[in-house]
Amino acid sequence: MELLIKGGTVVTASGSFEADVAVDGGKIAAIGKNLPVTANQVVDASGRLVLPGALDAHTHMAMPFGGTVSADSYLSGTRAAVCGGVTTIFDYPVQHKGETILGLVNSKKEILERDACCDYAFHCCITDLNGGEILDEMAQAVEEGITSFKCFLVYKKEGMMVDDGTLTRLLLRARELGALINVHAENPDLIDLRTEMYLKEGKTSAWYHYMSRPEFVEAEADKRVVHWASHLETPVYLVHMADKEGLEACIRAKEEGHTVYVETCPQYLEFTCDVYKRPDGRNFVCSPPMKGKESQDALWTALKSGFIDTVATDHCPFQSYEKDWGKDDFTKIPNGCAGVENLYPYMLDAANSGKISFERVVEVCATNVAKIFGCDNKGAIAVGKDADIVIYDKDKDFTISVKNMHSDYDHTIWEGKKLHGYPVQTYLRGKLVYDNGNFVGKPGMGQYVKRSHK
Ligand SMILES: NC(=O)NCCC(=O)O
Ligand SMILES: [Zn+2]
Ligand SMILES: [Zn+2]
Repeated sequence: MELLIKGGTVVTASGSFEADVAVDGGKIAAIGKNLPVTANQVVDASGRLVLPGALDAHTHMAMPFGGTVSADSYLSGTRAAVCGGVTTIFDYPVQHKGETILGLVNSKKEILERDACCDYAFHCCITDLNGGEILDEMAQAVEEGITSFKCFLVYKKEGMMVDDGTLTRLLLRARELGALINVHAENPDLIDLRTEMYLKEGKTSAWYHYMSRPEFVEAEADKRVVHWASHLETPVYLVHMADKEGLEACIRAKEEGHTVYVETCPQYLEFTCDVYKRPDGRNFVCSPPMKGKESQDALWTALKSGFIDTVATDHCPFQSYEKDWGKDDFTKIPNGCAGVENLYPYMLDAANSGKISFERVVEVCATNVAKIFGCDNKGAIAVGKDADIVIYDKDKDFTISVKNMHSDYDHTIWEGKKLHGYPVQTYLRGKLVYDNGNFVGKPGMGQYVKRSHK
């Protein structure tokens, strides 16, 4: 065996138990108490948790957006990922009008083959059907393991928005192909109307980013998406759910038997819209914005009771000088915040304090993501799966600061957040890539995850 992790507590989505984990050829080869094996490397995990690496289902690395490019490259973003226990990221390449999906994805693959420090998959963002050609090309993309696609119902002026007709066509095509459509749901016309109104009134601070797209603006679009998907009997995945009313519509649809997957993000679980009143409120500007306490409480309740399927980050950081473009005009603030290195530690801290169980954290950050998106070798500590493993010390205290992150951004909304418990090691297919504060992997170690479809 190449690696033996001895005496830890293995956490799966369905339970925890003391066991050794043996790894060979990058895969989990055996799990059991006092395994009678010899290994090249033996790691003592007694007193520690042994968790599957997380899969961050929602990241935007080096994304051209908001008049600039998001601050993490594929190298720095994936380096940060493994340092926070994420062993697979999903990136969202955005199609430019007229571009083919596979051309776009292949150009990203080239960069990632050289730079990736963790494994990677793609949800391709479709902005234009190219007269129907993209609907045909989707079949080939699915064969190549890109089994999910994304629609933005907003970002009209950025050229990324699709209308309801396009969404419907994509849902129908996904149903034929056994693929999944991910949707960013907010109402673009309401946002435009309200933005114009506030700008006219001279209301330009970050608070009006929230006021131009409050709860009902997201809820309207959430409900529209749930309505279309349910009506067409097509599964759908709502990204970055932040509002109570939309969440309730998803829960009702689930209870009626529809396949509506819900993702939320740590920032919505931690912060409320009050952050936009702070002098540095612009740093928290993302879309959808943080909402009120009622929505936040509803998210936690749904997370505990199983109605939220995944927690992912929407990692899309920008530098301070770029956020500063919107000091006097919230419409000029590039939308997005950092998170990929904080996802697992934040959720595990919530488990450590008893807010949620460790098993549930594993489920929403790893197992469900792998199942929903067809990463058949990922997402669990189980024989035959990739040995993507995180060793977690429940007693290690950690305070998040831009200084101890492994990204390229210069500030973080998580600055000063105290966590009780922290990952101490991350293994990517059996290879140590993070060790007690240090990245010890190599760019190019990450591999493309070819996904299966329904
Ligand atoms: N979320 C955000 O503010 N920026 C990234 C793009 C998106 O996911 O909407
Ligand atoms: Zn979005
Ligand atoms: Zn996003």
